[in-house]
Amino acid sequence: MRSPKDFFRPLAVGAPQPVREVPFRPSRMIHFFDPSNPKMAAKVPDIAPTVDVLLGNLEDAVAADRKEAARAGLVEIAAKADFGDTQLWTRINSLDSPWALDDLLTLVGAVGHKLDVVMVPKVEGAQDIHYVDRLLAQLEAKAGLERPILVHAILETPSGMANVEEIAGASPRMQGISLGPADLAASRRMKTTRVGGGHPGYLVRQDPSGDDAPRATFQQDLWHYTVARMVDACAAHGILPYYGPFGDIKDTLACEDQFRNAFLLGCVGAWSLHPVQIAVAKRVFSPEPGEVAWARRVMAAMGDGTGAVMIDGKMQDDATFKQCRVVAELADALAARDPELRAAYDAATTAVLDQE
Ligand SMILES: CC(=O)SCCNC(=O)CCNC(=O)[C@H](O)C(C)(C)COP(=O)(O)OP(=O)(O)OC[C@H]1O[C@@H](n2cnc3c(N)ncnc32)[C@H](O)[C@@H]1OP(=O)(O)O
Ligand SMILES: CC(=O)C(=O)O
Ligand SMILES: [Mg+2]
Repeated sequence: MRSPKDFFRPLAVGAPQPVREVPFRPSRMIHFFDPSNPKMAAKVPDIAPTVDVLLGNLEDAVAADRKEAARAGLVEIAAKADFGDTQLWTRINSLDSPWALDDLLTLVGAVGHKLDVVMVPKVEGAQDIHYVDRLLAQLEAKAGLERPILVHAILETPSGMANVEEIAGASPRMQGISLGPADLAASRRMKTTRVGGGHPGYLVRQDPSGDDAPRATFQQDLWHYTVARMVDACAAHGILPYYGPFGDIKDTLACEDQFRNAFLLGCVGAWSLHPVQIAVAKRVFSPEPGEVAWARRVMAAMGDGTGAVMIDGKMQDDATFKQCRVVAELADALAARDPELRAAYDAATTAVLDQE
């Protein structure tokens, strides 16, 4: 472990200064595409302005014989395009694969100045982040980059789960963590073949009432513990938690429910694997206008945020002021990027304040 005094020191001579705080940039949806797939690559210019993050995927879902084409495709796309406010991320291959080293060497050297975040799959512990951290510093120095590339870990191994806190705090580069429900299910030997989402067999049943009346069952959230633990680890280290993928592309309703559970628990975004999931993530991870108006109203009524007041029969105090600030600050950050959302938030706020 590095001494706290050295934590923010660059890990290579000439590498950029690490960030002191993870910049909060909207990342409601991390949109995955395979840069070796010509149809998907052709859609990138149209999709880019509609998403917060565009991610060129090099790992799973890219066939082994397309790995090099995907890497080269991403270099070409990143070099040509100007994505404006949309962030560009990549998911490299896992560190034990034959491709991960070349992924980093090629991408940072060729288009490191365009890359915001490198997503690292199958992270087992802080040692994986330390390895990527030092290598990135060397490559950034070599490429003359002026800002550091941040690192995002996927939580998809039992060791990763056991070490999630140390992973979250392993480097000032750590930007966030996503749940990887497919690999995590496989490596935990969970008996679900779904990519995220619930399962009808994971339920609780109503108590018997003494007669033969049917007993209602209630499906439970298979991912609750994992997501909650990930959120705590991220919040404790000032980095951002994300729900990962939802594989049932056609079931946008269940996708929305799963994303909303994650949003309510503290996640800031989720992955979109298909264009239909972009609007779902946008809707879920943008607070509702009524909620934003309420948060702003409470904050206005609370002044300096101390004391206790009653609003519409509900007690408000220092803690609820902070809850409202979370919602209001998120709304402001999203509104700065999204004029439609800004108009909806402002209209709802005006309507609420006019009623007073
Ligand atoms: C467990 C994990 O690791 S999850 C992360 C890894 N997985 C991924 O990244 C998967 C990414 N998504 C995909 O590969 C695809 O969306 C699939 C395989 C799920 C479905 O693909 P298709 O069967 O082609 O879906 P569909 O026919 O509905 O696609 C409609 C159009 O959208 C395009 N499209 C589909 N997904 C995407 C995408 N993610 N980005 C851009 N365009 C896309 C298709 O190429 C197709 O184009 P066309 O109209 O020119 O033919
Ligand atoms: C997200 C991912 O990689 C997984 O679920 O395995
Ligand atoms: Mg995976």
